Amino acid sequence: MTTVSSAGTLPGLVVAGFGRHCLVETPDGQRLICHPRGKKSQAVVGDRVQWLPSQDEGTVEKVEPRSNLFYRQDEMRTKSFAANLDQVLILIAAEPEFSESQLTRALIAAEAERITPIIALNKSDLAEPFGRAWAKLAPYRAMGYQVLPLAIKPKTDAPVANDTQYQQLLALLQAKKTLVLGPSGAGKSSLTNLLVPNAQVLTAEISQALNSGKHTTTSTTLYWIDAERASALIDSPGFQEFGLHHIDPMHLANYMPDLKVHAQDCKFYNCTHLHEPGCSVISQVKTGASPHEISASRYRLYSELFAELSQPARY
Ligand SMILES: Nc1nc2c(ncn2[C@@H]2O[C@H](COP(=O)(O)OP(=O)(O)OP(=O)(O)O)[C@@H](O)[C@H]2O)c(=O)[nH]1
Ligand SMILES: [Zn+2]
Repeated sequence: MTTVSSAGTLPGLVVAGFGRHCLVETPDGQRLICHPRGKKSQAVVGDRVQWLPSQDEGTVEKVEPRSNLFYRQDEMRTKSFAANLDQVLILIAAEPEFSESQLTRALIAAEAERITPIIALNKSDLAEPFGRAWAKLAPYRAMGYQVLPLAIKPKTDAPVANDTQYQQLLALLQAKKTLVLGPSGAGKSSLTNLLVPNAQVLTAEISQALNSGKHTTTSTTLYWIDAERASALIDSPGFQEFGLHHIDPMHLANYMPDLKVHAQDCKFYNCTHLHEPGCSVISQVKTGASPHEISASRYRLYSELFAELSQPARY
């Protein structure tokens, strides 16, 4: 039996994932379906891989080391969203009302992998609910997150101040790989269609290629938003039930910037910020005394998550 030398492999980028199989894009822009070689070479969207041609398809021989891997983990399984990301755009909207718990979970997952999160609040044309949602995000702006108002597909014909907002969004996405996450109805497909006019064609092409085989439907897709293939949008489902089981509860406060600034002043170095005397976090929960106070809802989310992550695994 001959051992295939790694010298014969070709470089590629994973641009779509479906089950254990993926779509690989070559440096000249060709796309082909690749299958994993054994269990070890499990590639996800954003991965740089080395592959070998086999008929009109390919085999992933090697996944290059990743700079990061954005994932969620619940009791049953781990689900990878994408690898080698520059940032995560969390798209929420004035309507339907967003869940602060989901938002916080996504932010913590990004912080844990050192990926910059950006929050975009869509539907700024809906003045009243937008005002409410914008106010609800005040603590997030105060803790340093960028919160971008957007009107991706405004209902009214009345002019909305979305032109500069849109330009701002484009500037943020420039030369970056951005994973877009958001609850259903926030405007994720509207955003993809706006930035990638041929997104539906691409999706149809992928489905067609898959239907000829016996693969499952695609879950995560990378779309280039510029001709140079430098800026990419990665669309992924799975914002609901954002499990954080991979995170040590003792590290949780580190991934919440509003708690983190105070955690270093606690009396005990291993303070859980739940009940200890001399806890700086507890003393800053909505005191009204400091611009850096911690909102009551954020602290509640912290204590709930701490309890959730402290539970022994049930298998
Ligand atoms: N008023 C208003 N409606 C918008 C805006 N952007 C998107 N919508 C509407 O919001 C609804 C949901 O938008 P989608 O793009 O389908 O949302 P999605 O996040 O992809 O939702 P799923 O397909 O359920 O995942 C649609 O009816 C859009 O027309 C906006 O800026 N303002
Ligand atoms: Zn403390």
